[in-house]
Amino acid sequence: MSKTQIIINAATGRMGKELLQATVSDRDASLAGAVARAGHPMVANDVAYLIGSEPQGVVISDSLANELSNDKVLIDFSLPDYSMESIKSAVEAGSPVVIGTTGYSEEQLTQINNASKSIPIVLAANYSIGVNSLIGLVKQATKLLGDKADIEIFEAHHKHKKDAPSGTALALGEAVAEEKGQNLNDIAEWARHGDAPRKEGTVGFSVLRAGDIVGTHDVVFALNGEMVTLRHEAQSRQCFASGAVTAAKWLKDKPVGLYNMQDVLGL
Ligand SMILES: NC(=O)C1=CN([C@@H]2O[C@H](COP(=O)(O)OP(=O)(O)OC[C@H]3O[C@@H](n4cnc5c(N)ncnc54)[C@H](OP(=O)(O)O)[C@@H]3O)[C@@H](O)[C@H]2O)C=CC1
Ligand SMILES: O=C(O)C1=N[C@H](C(=O)O)C[C@H](O)C1
Repeated sequence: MSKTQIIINAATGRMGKELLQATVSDRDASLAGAVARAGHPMVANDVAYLIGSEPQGVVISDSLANELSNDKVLIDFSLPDYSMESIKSAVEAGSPVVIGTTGYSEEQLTQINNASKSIPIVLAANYSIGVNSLIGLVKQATKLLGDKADIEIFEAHHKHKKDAPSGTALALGEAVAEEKGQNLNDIAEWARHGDAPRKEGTVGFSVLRAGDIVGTHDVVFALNGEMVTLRHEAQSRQCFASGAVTAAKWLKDKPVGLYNMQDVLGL
C-alpha cells in the first residue's frame, strides 16, 4: 500500500509542529509539504528547523496553492478565517482535507458542508481517541441520568487559546442535547454572572484559560447528594496530532463527503 502524502498547513503553530512530528514518525505517511504565513522567518527552511530532526528534504512554503494536488491530503489546524481560504484552495485542487481548526461561525460551517460536496473532508473538534470515546460515554450517561441530573460542562486550556467554549466542549454539549432530543442552543447556559440561579434542564458551560494547560474537559452529572464526573485530560498534543494523521490516511481514498472522527475510528 502506498504511503499517504500529507501537507501540513500552519506548520509553525503549536499543532502545526506536532503534526509535522506525527507525520514524519508514521511509517504509512510521508510529509509532502509544509506551509507557513508569507513572511514568516521559517519560510524556505527545511521543516527540520521546526521539529529538531535530521533534514527531511521538505522546505517550508508560503503558498498553499502551489503545494496542493488531489493525491495529497491537507491537514489544517489554524484559525477560522485563514482555514476557510485554505479549504477554498483545497476545493480548487481537489485535495482531501482533515480539519482540526475550531471556532467557526455557523456560516463558515455551512461553507465547509458545501465544500464537502466537492472533496472528502474530516471535520472534528478533537482528534484524540479518548475524547471520541468520551462522547459515547456522555451519551450513555445522559441516557441514564439526563432527566434527573444537572449537567454542566467545564473546560480548561492554555492562555493563548482564542475560541471559547472549546470546540470539544461544544461537541460534548451537542452529544448531551442529541441524547435529550433537544437543540444545544435552546438548553445551553453559556455564562453566569450576578443574580443567575440555575435554570432547570439547562446545560451550563464554564471556561478556564491559564498557563500552558493542553486541554481538560469535564462533563458533570449532579444529583442530590452524589455526582458523576466524566473527564478527559490531554497530557500532550500528541494525541490530537496522531489522530489527525490517522484521519488523513483513512480519508485518502474516500468519496467526497463530510466525515467526523467517530467515522474514522468506527465508533
Ligand atoms: N481538533 C483538534 O484535535 C485540535 C484542534 N485545535 C485547534 O487548532 C487550531 C490551532 O491551534 P494552535 O496550533 O494551538 O494555534 P496556534 O496559534 O499555535 O497556530 C495557529 C497557526 O495558524 C497560522 N495562521 C493564522 N492565520 C494565518 C494566516 N492568515 N495566514 C497564514 N497562517 C495563519 C498561524 O501562523 P502565525 O503564527 O504566523 O500567525 C499559526 O501557525 C485552533 O483552532 C485549536 O482550537 C488544537 C488542538 C487539537
Ligand atoms: O486550542 C486547543 O489547544 C485545543 N482545541 C481543541 C478544542 O477547541 O476543543 C481541542 C483541544 O482541546 C485543544
